[in-house]
Amino acid sequence: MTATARGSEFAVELRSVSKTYRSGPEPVVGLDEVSLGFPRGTFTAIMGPSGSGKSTLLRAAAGLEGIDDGQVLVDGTELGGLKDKELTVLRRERIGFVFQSFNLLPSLTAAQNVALPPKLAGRRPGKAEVLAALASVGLAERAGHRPGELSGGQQQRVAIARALISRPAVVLADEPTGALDTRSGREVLALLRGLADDPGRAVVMVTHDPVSASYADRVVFLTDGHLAGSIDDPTAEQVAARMTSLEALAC
Ligand SMILES: Nc1ncnc2c1ncn2[C@@H]1O[C@H](COP(=O)(O)OP(=O)(O)OP(=O)(O)O)[C@@H](O)[C@H]1O
Repeated sequence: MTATARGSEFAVELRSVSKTYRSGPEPVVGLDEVSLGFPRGTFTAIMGPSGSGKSTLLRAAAGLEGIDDGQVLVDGTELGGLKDKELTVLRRERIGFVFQSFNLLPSLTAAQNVALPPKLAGRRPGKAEVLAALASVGLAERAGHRPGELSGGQQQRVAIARALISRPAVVLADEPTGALDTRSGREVLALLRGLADDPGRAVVMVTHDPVSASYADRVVFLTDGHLAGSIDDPTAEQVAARMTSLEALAC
């Protein structure tokens, strides 16, 4: 990684990104010339009606979704210029992904789950490093517990620790509180909010919930694969009102 790459303003940037799904009888637009940067040290929420392209955007930002046109840059590196192996390494080292369903391995302890990404990369992390990652999500004392012995909120926090162990430039979260009760959800949101205090890192979250979105510095709205405006320092009420008008337009 060059100094220039590290120095880029955005942890992730989409430049005129388009993606059309062509697997069905009719082509379906996922993203249509979307240009959007996620500055370091910020927390952004992505919202929009169902089918507006939120998950496509997140997967494209993670290099998990091939795009038809445009460029995706992660930590200053353009994904389109990478070979498969290089993309895998960049994803492992620079991107942390948090899923709605946690995606922990049930037979492994919390510590073993957190240690998995570096192990897959051929590096055995030290015990102190794993415990520090778990401590950063408030779960150091649960290191030896398996996912089935943890609450949903605790499991999601383990998943966040697993995403953090490689010190990624960007954390991408797809409906991270969707499977949680309100209180656990709020804890996870506060945690994600705190991750964006790292000046080198951007946190990006897809959500349907205006209260969750209000934890972000900025909410970006999508409709039909297009950008449809944004709100800085949002309140839940502002976000809910904007969603209502976008959903009315989508009908
Ligand atoms: N693998 C796929 N094959 C075909 N069409 C797809 C595929 N994935 C997504 N789409 C379509 O692309 C559009 C955008 O989908 P996407 O999942 O990004 O929307 P979303 O805003 O995340 O929706 P939701 O809020 O319902 O999760 C939708 O019309 C969807 O049906």
